[in-house]
Amino acid sequence: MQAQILLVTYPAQGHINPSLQLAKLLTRAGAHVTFVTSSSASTRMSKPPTLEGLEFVTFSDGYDHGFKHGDDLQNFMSELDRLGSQALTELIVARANEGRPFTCLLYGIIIPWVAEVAQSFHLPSALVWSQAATVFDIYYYYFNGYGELIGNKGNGSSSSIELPGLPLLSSSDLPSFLEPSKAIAFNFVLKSLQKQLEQLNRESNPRVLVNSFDALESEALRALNKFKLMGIGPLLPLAFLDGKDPSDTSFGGDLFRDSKDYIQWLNSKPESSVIYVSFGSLSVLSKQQSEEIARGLLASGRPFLWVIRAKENGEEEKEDDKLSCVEELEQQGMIVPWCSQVEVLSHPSLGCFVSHCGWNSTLESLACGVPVVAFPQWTDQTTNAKLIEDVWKTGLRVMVNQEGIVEGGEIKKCLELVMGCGEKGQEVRRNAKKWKDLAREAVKEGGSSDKNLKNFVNEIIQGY
Ligand SMILES: O=c1ccn([C@@H]2O[C@H](COP(=O)(O)OP(=O)(O)O[C@H]3O[C@H](CO)[C@@H](O)[C@H](O)[C@H]3O)[C@@H](O)[C@H]2O)c(=O)[nH]1
Repeated sequence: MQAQILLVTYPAQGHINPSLQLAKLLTRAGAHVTFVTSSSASTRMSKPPTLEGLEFVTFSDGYDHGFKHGDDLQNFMSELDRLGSQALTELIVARANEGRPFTCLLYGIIIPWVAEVAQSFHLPSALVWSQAATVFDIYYYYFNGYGELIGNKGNGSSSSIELPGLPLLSSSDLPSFLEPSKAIAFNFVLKSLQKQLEQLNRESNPRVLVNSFDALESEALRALNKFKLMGIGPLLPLAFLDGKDPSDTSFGGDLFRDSKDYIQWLNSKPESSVIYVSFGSLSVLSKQQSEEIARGLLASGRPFLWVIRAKENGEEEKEDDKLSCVEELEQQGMIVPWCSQVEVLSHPSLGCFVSHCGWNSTLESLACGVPVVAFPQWTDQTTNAKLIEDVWKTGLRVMVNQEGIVEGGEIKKCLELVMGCGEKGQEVRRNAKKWKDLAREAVKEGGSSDKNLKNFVNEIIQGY
């Protein structure tokens, strides 16, 4: 019997990319996948993903022209909940009427309404956790007995916090939503995470598919007895992992178009010489911070490829937004509005990734063996930066000044340490190579992630 899987994803690139890759692997394992997300994501895609065995369905979330920086996130999420629940219910009923009922529902982070719909139809479901297992555990501990302890650290206490199965954490390593000052503004996000954990708690056999792999987070994946966390990652196009399928070169649903001039530019640079700078698909840096990055890059004297996303959804580009030293920057490096990041990270000219440490970027840097200058902004990125610097030792984290800005001199210093010939540079390059090999091991036939995913599909087919 063919498994009919319904996969529902929050409409942001950091969630859509790994979910599309998961959908691809599930179809390869013989399942049929209906991939559902909302219009605010699909309107920004250059084209909807096409793949045999995959059906791509969207519903209107009320933001059909796209969600833009500055829109009310809380209102967006409640509309997503209301309209999404309706659309999903109709889809499940329609499929049952057609004689092709869904056998399992997979859902991503911060969309707890999906599990509610699944429960109302008694459909087996599993959570697809598209962040680190370590971050899952921290949230679990926060809502289950360690809230006060973690909350106090979030207040800036200097002592370390010890949580079972996790490395020692300081206040700046915790997901930023747990900082009391942010916990108020992002209370609705925390509430929705809490709801998802409670839903899982109520299930007799709660399953969580994690975009990570056993060797990378062995203790964090096993830290909680209550849940079965299965490492099934890194979820990256296969051409960049084991070369087994050279045709699988993109996630398939890129939200932005890009011209490929930068690949030609990278081709002209010496091996391991280029700095790649990107802050993912959501973060918007202040003008002051961007100027400091520009100063640091120029002072490094090295070539760089810097992604500065263009304004979206009709927002105007102001004269004030322009960097003061564009000409100098363009002589030394290249600025692009978007690129195929996995292609860039696997290019031999790459020497270092200045990254906001979104989980996908973190995994992509590990899988491509590229050392990192960790420049976290918010949410889970602070925890990912800690793992990069202290646990996997593949990079260095920048220090912010008292105004919360990372100065150009600090950026130059970190770049020198990571790319230079000193002990630190050698250490991070050695470790980057080690994790690249282990990531490939995990996804190859018979590797830990490959086995975990195949076992999961078999369980669905047998009806768990
Ligand atoms: O020019 C670019 C820049 C990014 N990407 C891709 O976009 C994705 C970005 O994902 P991620 O690095 O996780 O960053 P965000 O888009 O910021 O992701 C959000 O979602 C992630 C998963 O929940 C969280 O870990 C992050 O903190 C959160 O900001 C990655 O697959 C990149 O390869 C490109 O292809 N081209």
